[in-house]
Amino acid sequence: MFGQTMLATPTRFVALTNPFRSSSTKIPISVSLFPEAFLHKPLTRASVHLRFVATMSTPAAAVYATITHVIFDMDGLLLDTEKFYTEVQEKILARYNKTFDWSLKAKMMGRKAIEAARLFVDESGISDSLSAEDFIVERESMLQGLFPTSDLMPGASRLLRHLHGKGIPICIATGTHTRHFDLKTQRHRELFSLMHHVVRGDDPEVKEGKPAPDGFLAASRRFEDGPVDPRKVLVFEDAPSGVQAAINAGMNVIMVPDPRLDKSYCGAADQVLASLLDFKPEEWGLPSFQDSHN
Ligand SMILES: O=P(O)(O)OC[C@@H](O)CO
Ligand SMILES: [Mg+2]
Repeated sequence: MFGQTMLATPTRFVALTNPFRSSSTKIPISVSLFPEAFLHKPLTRASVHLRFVATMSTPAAAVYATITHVIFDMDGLLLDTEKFYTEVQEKILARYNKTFDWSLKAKMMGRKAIEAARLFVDESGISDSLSAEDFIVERESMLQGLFPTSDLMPGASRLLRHLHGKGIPICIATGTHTRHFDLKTQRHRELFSLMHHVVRGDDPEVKEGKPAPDGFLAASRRFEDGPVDPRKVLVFEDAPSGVQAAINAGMNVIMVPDPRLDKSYCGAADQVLASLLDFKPEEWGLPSFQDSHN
């Protein structure tokens, strides 16, 4: 989604319409060419990718979309908690001499507990021995001791503090139930207090869990100036179901997947990052970091 890119020159403005604009492909274009060189050259794909320094301090144009609000997923994205689910599910399946693999994990991630549980017992072929409800009870008892030890994912604190410090409204939309949310975040209360609001999996407005858009739409409505135009919202997610939920909500979405997740699950997102540390806010029209993390 590209708009007009205005290039300021000492004498006049050059209005540059992105000639490659098309609804089907999003080509990251950061155009900053010397006005003189630019004005005497036909605009080709190669010239558009040439870098030049504008003679005035023109801020780098957003190359994806211009974002005003950010919604964060939590498990696996802000908190390193997906490993707890994996550890516990592997232990339960081992009792049935079965192994827990990433193709099943990819389907379960991000979903409401009961929906993930049904997938787990059905696809593992143990539903005759263990009901989805009993699996949840057993899993929860094993997770109780792990959740309070949850660590932040790399770059989570830096990004949240940066956006909050720049006055960008941020919130969370998670599939996690309230009772688990409190356990998982108990070591990070101050950081999570920067959120304008939190939508949890047991929220009354969340009729269906991810990949349904309910959580992200509810989150968008609760901002001061909500509901926010979904085209101006950026979602950060780690799970295929969460990415699809953001797309279903009409929002922009960056995926930060576990490296063990097969790449075939990562094609739907607008951008895929290895870590939040690799996020460049200016590519989304947001204030850039002052620190040079890299
Ligand atoms: O929506 P998130 O925060 O990833 O929570 C999902 C969690 O319920 C387990 O996958
Ligand atoms: Mg997640």
